Amino acid sequence: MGKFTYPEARRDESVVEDYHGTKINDPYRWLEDPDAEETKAFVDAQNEVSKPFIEACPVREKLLKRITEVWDYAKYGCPFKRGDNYYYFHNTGLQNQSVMYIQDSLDAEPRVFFDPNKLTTDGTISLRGHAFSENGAYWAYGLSESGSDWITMKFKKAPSSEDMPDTLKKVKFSSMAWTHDHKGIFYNRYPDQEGKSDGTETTSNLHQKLYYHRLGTDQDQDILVGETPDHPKWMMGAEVTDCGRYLILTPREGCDPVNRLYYVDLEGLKDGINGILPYTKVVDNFDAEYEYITNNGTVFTFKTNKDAPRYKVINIDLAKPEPENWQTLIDEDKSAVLEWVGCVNDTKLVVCYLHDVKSELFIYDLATGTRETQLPLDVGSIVGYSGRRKDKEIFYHFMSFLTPGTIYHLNMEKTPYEPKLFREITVKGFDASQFQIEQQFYKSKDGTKIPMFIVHKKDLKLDGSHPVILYGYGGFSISITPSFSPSRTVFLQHLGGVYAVANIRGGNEYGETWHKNGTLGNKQNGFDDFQAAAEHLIANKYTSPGKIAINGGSNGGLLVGASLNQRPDLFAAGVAQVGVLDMLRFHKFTIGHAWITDYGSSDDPKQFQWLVKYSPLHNIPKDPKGGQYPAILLLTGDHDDRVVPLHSLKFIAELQHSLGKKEGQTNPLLIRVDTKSGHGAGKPTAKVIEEITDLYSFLYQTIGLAWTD
Ligand SMILES: O=C([C@@H]1CCCN1C(=O)CCn1c(=O)c(-c2ccccc2)nc2ccccc21)N1CCCC1
Repeated sequence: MGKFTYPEARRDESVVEDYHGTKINDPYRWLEDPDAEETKAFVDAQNEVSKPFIEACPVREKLLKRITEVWDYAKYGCPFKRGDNYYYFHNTGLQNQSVMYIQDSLDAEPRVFFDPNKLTTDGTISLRGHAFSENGAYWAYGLSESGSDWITMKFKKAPSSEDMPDTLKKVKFSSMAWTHDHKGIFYNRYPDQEGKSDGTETTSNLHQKLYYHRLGTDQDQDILVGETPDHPKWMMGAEVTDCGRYLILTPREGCDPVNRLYYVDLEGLKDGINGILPYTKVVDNFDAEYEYITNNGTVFTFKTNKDAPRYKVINIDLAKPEPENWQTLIDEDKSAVLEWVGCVNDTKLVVCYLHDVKSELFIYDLATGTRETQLPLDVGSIVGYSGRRKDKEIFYHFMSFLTPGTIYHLNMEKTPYEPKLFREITVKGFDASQFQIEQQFYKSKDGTKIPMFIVHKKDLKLDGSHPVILYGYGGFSISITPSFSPSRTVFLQHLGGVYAVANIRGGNEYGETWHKNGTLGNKQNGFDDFQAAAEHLIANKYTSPGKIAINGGSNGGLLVGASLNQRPDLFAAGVAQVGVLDMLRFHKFTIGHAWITDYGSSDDPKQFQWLVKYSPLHNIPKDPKGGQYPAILLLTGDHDDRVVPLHSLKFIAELQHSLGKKEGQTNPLLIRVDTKSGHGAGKPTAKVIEEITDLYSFLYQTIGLAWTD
């Protein structure tokens, strides 16, 4: 393919940062100002190079049509009971946002309760967080614009769905916890800051506070009930217990699975909620995580990783809260990770484990902690659940690479437990029997056994000829479990592709040890795992170096950037979506400071040494092994205030400067910056389909894909 003429971007060689004695140039520092005319011009110029290349794909229209077709299937979420009604989310297929329905009973005629599609013509306002009051009479909900993390909280009456005037602004990363008198709600808010708060700003999010909003009042009358002025990074989760008596407070200072544990006896407040709450500290350190499940009086049940990296369930009696009195209810299982627990029907626990990256579902007895039943499940993931302590039934949503979705209904009153098939989600024209899933284990550089899922058409000839998309994440205790993607079926069916997911270290696949072994000074382990996955696929003749593309988003975008830098000989192409790419400065913007728990910070001399060694922006190979740098496409959005676009802008500028003019660099080095688009949550279907079409169009031209009908 022809060489590319990339936009000239000013290099300001005067910007030099001294990190503990090491001087690091930052010539594109000016790209950190999203409002500068120069930055806007840079973005436009970059889109003018990437858009024509992507649109030059000879089958782009075919891809768009086929991806739209396979996407167009009815999607449902688990029903959930609130008050006397059932609610569920549904998308007919191509609606930009799912619609919330209400039913008087499971087989009654559904009615629309809330349709976010009515709020815009382009679907860029999405629902982000919601909570019914205990009696189901009020509904609090968050609206996000253009994919920003900022939400506006609004209220409706239920079941009428009549709007209420209450409006809460400057809300972000917020709990929504109603008091059981239905009179108000605890939520989190940031102080007013100078400048914008619309998701295009990069201002650091600090000093989050906890407020109580009384229905029918203005936000400026809200009661400040919790703040941590001495700890600007702390964020205070709030939850009202099943019984309504206690408020559980869980301060966090980053993304690690650790929190402090405070509580307030709301019935002990002689003057009600009228100021900073008098909370009692049960755990006042960040040694472990404590997630509230339920309580009987002062005996509280928590999911925790305290002395249990694969998690366990404990009871803490607030009447004697010292650790020596804590009781283990469900001990750590050495062969599986305890992922979540729900109390249902007053006396039972629904417990979900992850066993070799596959979900397993059990019913336990709350009083004794004994396992009663395992619910039958295929190989795959539980992606949805509903059922509260006061419910007598549960719903759970199963999905796998080849199962678009199956929702089960279980009546907890009837034993032996018999889950009923409630809803089978189908994709017309998709025949799962044409494909096969394998889970393989391969050794990483240090000998660690790493799981990988490989999905492809049946009877694939292992002759090294197949294009591969290798996907990974590897951080923040996030496990990448089997899920159904309609667009992936297009890659498998029409582009003869093999899709692989490597469960690299940094996730939660094998608990907190697995997470820790992919973070901080061990972050390179995850990159090694990912590169070893590619080598495994080549050694086993699925593919060859010229046909492997890697893909990841967010922390997975870092994985792609670092892997292309480290092994340009191994990969033909990479697509990094909303990636963290400037590891020396990530903590300065929006919520980036919360990621120091996984990455460390360049403000610390030891941690700087870790970061400077793999930071994508700072490790672009001068003379890439294999002759040239792989084809790379960076994707980001102008309202991404989770991972601000400056990461991608600086990285592409440096790549084009360092390699773009070299004779042998014929692979494209591109970025596509979308508008009214954020980190990903709530992205309208139309934008999702466009983005995936562009991704495949890019790969079609860079790893030599061929279309077969
Ligand atoms: O986005 C991320 C990392 C990993 C996943 C979560 N994450 C975050 O940054 C999550 C941000 N975040 C939240 O979103 C919420 C929250 C609370 C209530 C309701 C909704 C949200 N609470 C938080 C509490 C402490 C720290 C971060 C928090 N990254 C982007 C790139 C690197 C890491």
